[in-house]
Amino acid sequence: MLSTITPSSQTGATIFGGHDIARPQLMKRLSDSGSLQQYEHNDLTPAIGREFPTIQIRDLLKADDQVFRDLAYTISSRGVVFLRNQDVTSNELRDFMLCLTTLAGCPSTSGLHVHPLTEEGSELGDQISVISSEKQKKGGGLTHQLSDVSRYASNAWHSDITFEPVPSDYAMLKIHTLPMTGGDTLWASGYEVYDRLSGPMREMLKKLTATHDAKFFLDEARNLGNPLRECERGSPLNKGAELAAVHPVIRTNRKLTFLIIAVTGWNSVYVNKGFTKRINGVTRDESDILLNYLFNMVTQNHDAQVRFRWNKNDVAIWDNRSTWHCATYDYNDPRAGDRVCSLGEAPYLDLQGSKSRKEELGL
Ligand SMILES: O=C(O)CCC(=O)C(=O)O
Ligand SMILES: [Fe+2]
Repeated sequence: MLSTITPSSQTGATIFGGHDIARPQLMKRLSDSGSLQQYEHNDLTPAIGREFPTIQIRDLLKADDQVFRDLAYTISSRGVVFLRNQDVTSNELRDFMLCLTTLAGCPSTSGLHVHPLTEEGSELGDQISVISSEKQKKGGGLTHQLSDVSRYASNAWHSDITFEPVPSDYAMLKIHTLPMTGGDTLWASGYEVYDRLSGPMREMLKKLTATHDAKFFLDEARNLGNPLRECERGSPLNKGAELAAVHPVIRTNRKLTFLIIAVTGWNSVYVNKGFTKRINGVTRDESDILLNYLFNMVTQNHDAQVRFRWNKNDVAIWDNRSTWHCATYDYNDPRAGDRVCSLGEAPYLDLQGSKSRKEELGL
């Protein structure tokens, strides 16, 4: 199993003309061979989410490459999958994530992300982000920024690390410490939001890019007393203190290049409330109107969302290219978990080869 993959694949990357970063390695379309059908599973809503109540990550780690590819396809097509009550260490989470992204065809230069706020020499290693209510209270986060007075819980909707030039393909969160009630997480489908746009609106948005920015992490690093991680954060393109990137407003899941075909090949809206500050090439007012409209499409369409109630040691794995998620800060007791985020390709819109999810599935 996974004989071709070792952690050194993160650092031993070859760069062709400096542009391998955006080139996935899979030479054919990922599709589902059906190897996961043997496991109990159920779709949580028509638009998004599948739960596998009995699968253990530790067993999957021994599975062959096709099982990982089927899982990658399932996550990318269903947006998010939930695995219950996992007996798995943080090292196993890391290994699992690396296998998943590599077998799903990520560029050879993409590894696991190092969050700019992760403390150097932290106990669990650079590639695990500790999600913790205690840290949230101290540091800020998307709804706790000191200068932010809005009380909308929906301010926390985001896709992970879109301020990086090479953002995340997949992410995985295990929650091990839970309040008695509360702390649910919501996900929403970017495919579904794209499907709800009119033809003329899609055509306009396809011509636009947006600037994503996480400068607020500079303040947060100061508040936490940790220096910002300016090193390579999992890709040669993700480094320094700029914490800003420009991406297309409509993104195809998995870049198409010479000989390469997509994971799903479906388009998604790729702006998020957490990090997207400006649609480029239009006036400030136009940008505000468009961004507010697109953010409202996420927050006001509860039939494009799934809300997950965690039990201890449950794991969620999602595709950050085509979903948003939102934590719920409605509890006082401690809540904590470990998150691993893998890096995919530089975001790309495939004008010729892409489809909408509903077009492809005939829905
Ligand atoms: O705490 C949560 O429920 C979600 C945190 C989050 O945004 C993440 O793990 O990427
Ligand atoms: Fe997140």
